Amino acid sequence: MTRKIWVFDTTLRDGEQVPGAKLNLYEKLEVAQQLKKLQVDIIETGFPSSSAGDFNAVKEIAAKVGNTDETIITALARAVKADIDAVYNSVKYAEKPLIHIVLGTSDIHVEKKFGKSKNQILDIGVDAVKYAKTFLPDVQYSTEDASRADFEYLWATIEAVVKAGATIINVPDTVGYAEPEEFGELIFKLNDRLKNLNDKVLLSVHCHNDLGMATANTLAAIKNGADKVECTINGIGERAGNTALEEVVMAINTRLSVYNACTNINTKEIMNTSRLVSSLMGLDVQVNKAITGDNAFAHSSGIHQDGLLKSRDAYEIISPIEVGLDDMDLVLTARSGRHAVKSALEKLGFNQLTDTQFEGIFEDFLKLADVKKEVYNHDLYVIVENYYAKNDNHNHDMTHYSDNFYELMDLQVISNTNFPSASVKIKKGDQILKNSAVGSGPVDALYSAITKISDLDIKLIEYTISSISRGKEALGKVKIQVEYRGEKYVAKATDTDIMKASAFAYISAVNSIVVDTLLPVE
Ligand SMILES: CC(=O)SCCNC(=O)CCNC(=O)[C@H](O)C(C)(C)COP(=O)(O)OP(=O)(O)OC[C@H]1O[C@@H](n2cnc3c(N)ncnc32)[C@H](O)[C@@H]1OP(=O)(O)O
Ligand SMILES: CC(C)C(=O)C(=O)O
Ligand SMILES: [Mg+2]
Repeated sequence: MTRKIWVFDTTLRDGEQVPGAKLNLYEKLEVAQQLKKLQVDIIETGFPSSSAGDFNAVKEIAAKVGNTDETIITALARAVKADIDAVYNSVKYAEKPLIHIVLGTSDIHVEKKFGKSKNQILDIGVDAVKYAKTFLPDVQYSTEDASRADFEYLWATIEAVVKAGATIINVPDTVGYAEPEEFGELIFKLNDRLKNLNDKVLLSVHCHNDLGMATANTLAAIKNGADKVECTINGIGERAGNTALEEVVMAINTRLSVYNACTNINTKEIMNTSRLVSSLMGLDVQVNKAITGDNAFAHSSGIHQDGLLKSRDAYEIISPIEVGLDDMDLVLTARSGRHAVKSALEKLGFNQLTDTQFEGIFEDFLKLADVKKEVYNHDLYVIVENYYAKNDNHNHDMTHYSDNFYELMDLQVISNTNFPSASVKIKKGDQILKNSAVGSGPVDALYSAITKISDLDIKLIEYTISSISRGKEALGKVKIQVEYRGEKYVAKATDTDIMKASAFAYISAVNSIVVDTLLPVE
C-alpha cells in the first residue's frame, strides 16, 4: 500500500522571506487560490504578528481560500502569546485552521540566541502549545535548527510538546546543514519513538538548500518515515531557499518503487503555479531548474532529438504533459540534425517537401543556426519562404541574365547623427564594383551607394523592418517597395544583421528591375 505524504506549502511564508519577493494582499490571494488548485494539503499563509498587512492577508486567505475543509490554512508564530493570538485571530476564518509555533532546539539557538537554559526553552515551548490548544485542536510545533540539536534534547522537546497537545511535529534543517543519510537516520530514530508515543501525530520535515541538498534530505526523510513535507514552489525561501515542491512530488511519482508513497498534488497545475509565483514575486526560475526550468523538457542536441522522435523514453523520464506543459520542446540549434528539423517542419505543415528541397532547406537552416543561438518556428517559415523564392528563380531559366545580376559582397555602414554614410562592394558578373554615399540616415546612405552602382533611377517608396521571433539574435525582416519608370517592385529579405537584410532587399529589387529591362518584349 502506498503511504500518503502530506504536502505543506510555505511559499507565502518562508518563500516570501526572499528579499524583494513581498506580495500585496491581492497577489497573496491569487497564489493561495492557485495552491488550492494544485491541491496542497496545507497552505502556510504568512507571519501575522509581523505587520497589519500580513495579518490582513492571512485573514483574507483563511476566509476566501480556506472556505472548504480540503485545504488547511496555517500561519507562523514564535513561542510568544501575542504571536499565537495573531495567528489564531487570522486563521480562525478558515474551515480547517492550524496554529504553527516555532522555537529553537539547537545549543546555538538555546544558548546564544535566547541566552537561556534548555529546560527554560523547553518550558516556553510547552506553554506555547498549551496556550495554542486553548484556541484550536490542531497545533504544529517546529523544532527549529533540529538537525544541529542534541538528539536527546530534541526528543525530550518533542515528547513534551506532544504531551502538551501538538498534533504535528516538524523537524527543520533550518540552515541546510543536514546530509541525506544522516538526516534519514535522524528521522528514522524520531519516527520510531514518536509512533510509540502517539501514532496520530504527523512527523514532518522542512529542509533548506544551503548545500543544494534540500530535496535529497526531504526524500531521505520520506524513506525513513516522515509523513509530511514542507516545501515551496520553485524552491524559493530564506537564503538558498527551501525544498522545491515540484521536485519532491515528481520524484515520488516517478520513482514509486523507491518511495512507495503518493501525494494529493494535481501535478498538471505545477507549471501554472510555478509561472504565477515567479512572475508575481519577480523571481526568475533558473533555466536548468528541475521540473519548472525552461529547459527541463527541452532537448537540443541532434542525437537526443533523433532518439526522442524514435522513442520518448530514450531521453525522457517524465512526460511534460504530467506537469502541465503542452509537450516536449525540441530546441532547434546548430547541433540539431535532420530528424528534428524535418519533424519541426512537418508540425508547421510542410509535409510535401522533396528530399532535394529538404536538403536545401536544411543547409539554409544550418547557416542560420550558426549565427543564431536558437531557430524558432518563425525562422523556419522564413527559411522555407526564402528557399522557395530562390528555387523559383532557378525554375525560370535565368542563367543568361546572371552576368547582369548584382550580388552583395561586403558593406560598411556608419550611423551617426551628423554624417551617416555607407560603402558597398558588389559583384556583377566578373566585375567588382565599389561605391560610397552619405544619406539622411544609414539605410538612405546604403541605398544611395547601391543606386550609384546600379546606375538606375530607382525611387524608394516604402521601407518596413520587423523582428521575426525572439531573442537578441532575432532575424530582421526588411520589406521594401521601389519605383522604376512607373513600375512598382516589392522585395524582401531577412538576416540577423538588419543592414545586410536592408541591402539584400534593395539588391533583390534591383535584380527584378534588371530582369524586366532585359526580358525581350513579347
Ligand atoms: C526559521 C524561520 O524562518 S523563523 C521565521 C522568520 N520570520 C520572521 O522573522 C518574520 C518577520 N519578522 C518580524 O516581523 C519581526 O522579526 C517580529 C515581528 C517577529 C519580531 O520583531 P521584534 O519584536 O522587533 O524583534 P526582533 O525581530 O528584533 O527580534 C526577535 C525577538 O524574538 C525572539 N525570538 C526569536 N525567535 C523566537 C521564537 N521562536 N520564540 C520566541 N521568541 C523568539 C528573539 O529572541 C528576539 O527577542 P528579544 O528582543 O527579547 O531578544
Ligand atoms: C519556521 C521554521 C519551520 C523554518 O522556517 C525553519 O526552521 O527554517
Ligand atoms: Mg525555513
